[in-house]
Amino acid sequence: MAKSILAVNAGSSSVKVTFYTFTNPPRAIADAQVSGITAPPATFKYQRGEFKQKEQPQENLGTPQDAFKYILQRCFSDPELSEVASDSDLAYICHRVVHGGDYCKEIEINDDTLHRLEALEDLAPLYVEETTQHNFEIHNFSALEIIRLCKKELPSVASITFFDSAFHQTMPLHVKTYPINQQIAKANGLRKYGFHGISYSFILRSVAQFLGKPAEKTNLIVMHIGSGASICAIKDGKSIDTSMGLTPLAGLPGATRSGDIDPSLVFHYTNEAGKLSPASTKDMHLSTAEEILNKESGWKALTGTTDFSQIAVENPPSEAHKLAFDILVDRILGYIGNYYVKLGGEVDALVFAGGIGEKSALLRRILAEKCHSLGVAIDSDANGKGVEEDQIVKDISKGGGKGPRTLICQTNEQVSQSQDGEKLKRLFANRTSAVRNGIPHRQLAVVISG
Ligand SMILES: Nc1ncnc2c1ncn2[C@@H]1O[C@H](COP(=O)(O)OP(=O)(O)O)[C@@H](O)[C@H]1O
Ligand SMILES: CC(=O)OP(=O)(O)O
Ligand SMILES: [Mg+2]
Repeated sequence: MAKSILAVNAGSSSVKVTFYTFTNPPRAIADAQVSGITAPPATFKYQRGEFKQKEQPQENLGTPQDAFKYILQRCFSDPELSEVASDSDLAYICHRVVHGGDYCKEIEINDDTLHRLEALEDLAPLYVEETTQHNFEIHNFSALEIIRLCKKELPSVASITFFDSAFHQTMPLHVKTYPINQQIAKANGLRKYGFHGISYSFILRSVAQFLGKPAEKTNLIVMHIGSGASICAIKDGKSIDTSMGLTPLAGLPGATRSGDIDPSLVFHYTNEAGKLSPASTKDMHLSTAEEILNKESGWKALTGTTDFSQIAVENPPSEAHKLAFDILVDRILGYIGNYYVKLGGEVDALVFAGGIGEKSALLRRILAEKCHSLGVAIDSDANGKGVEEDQIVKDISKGGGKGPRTLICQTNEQVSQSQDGEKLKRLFANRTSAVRNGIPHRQLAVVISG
């Protein structure tokens, strides 16, 4: 019987995977990631128990599929990772998919659901150049490419997709709704969806546990600041607002995304805005406007680098680097103020997460200083040291502060995927009875999907 579950998180600049035991609860056996895909050379990190490895692969890992293939090959060929030697050791693959449209929970991939995801049929397609069908595949592309690869290379292993947007279904109608013609909005699914929800649900659970409060009584302002960046207001354990919108382009700037701009800007930027971008492929149709605002903006446009560790430094190498840093601080502050007021000042903690939120002491310090009017104060030593490698939540607040506590949370989107979801709970329940009744795993997958 298969021994492991594989959870995959394809991000804007990285592919992160964790192998878990196929047990309830699952136990992590190995972690692997390729980061810096958009800022070569990429870095490969691997951890199995106490064994840790970090290297820069010779191979060109410029796409999420390259990175995923490389990771699988490295893990399958590790003789010490006996639980995962080939695909027959995998019970399920869990994939993080950014845009789930109106899907509220995870789904199992088959030809039909994959097609629905590819077209995201819940959201009526937009039209570019009259006839070209257009969809949200740009935001799901990395995950879908990996799902397609798994279907081809690991055909016997079932895939489940978890959606970033699902966590934000709780946002009130007046937050989700854009003030545009409502007939058109409804027909085309034009509303705020919000993303990074798999991360926010892990952070909520971890922080509530850390604070010793039930999640459903916890109020947080969480910043998930990575190559893609967003912020979320959580009231009584539910998302009440988040900075990303119809797509991840809205809200904060990111490595290559502009974040919020006046929507008419793009028509002054180029008169090709509505045309199909030359970067489009047979499988992915992208307008020039989307290409510019999603792929050619953000700190890459300002500084030439997508590596924020070169920007978040005490003495920036150029004025442009300083400007990129100041812009991010300014936009985050705007949301903190907004969400603090929406939460009626009842905020248990400000939480920093994501590659930048977890690693940049400078960003945390500057933001905390600028939030002093809210009673936020941090301990500079604790902030400077940051979160330990194996620590999930770290309190960096200064003792005796009047305002919300300030925490760092090392988010882990793979954990949420391995533990959440009705299908997996059923899977575990069925597995237990299947083991009792001697049903082999291949039949088990049929039982679950049927
Ligand atoms: N020490 C650091 N200081 C600031 N930023 C950092 C540091 N280390 C990594 N980063 C940034 O973290 C980002 C990656 O974050 P992550 O959340 O893993 O991204 P994604 O999931 O979007 O691929 C990159 O932009 C990288 O430059
Ligand atoms: C939605 C998004 O931008 O995801 P990530 O930050 O993982 O790239
Ligand atoms: Mg990410």
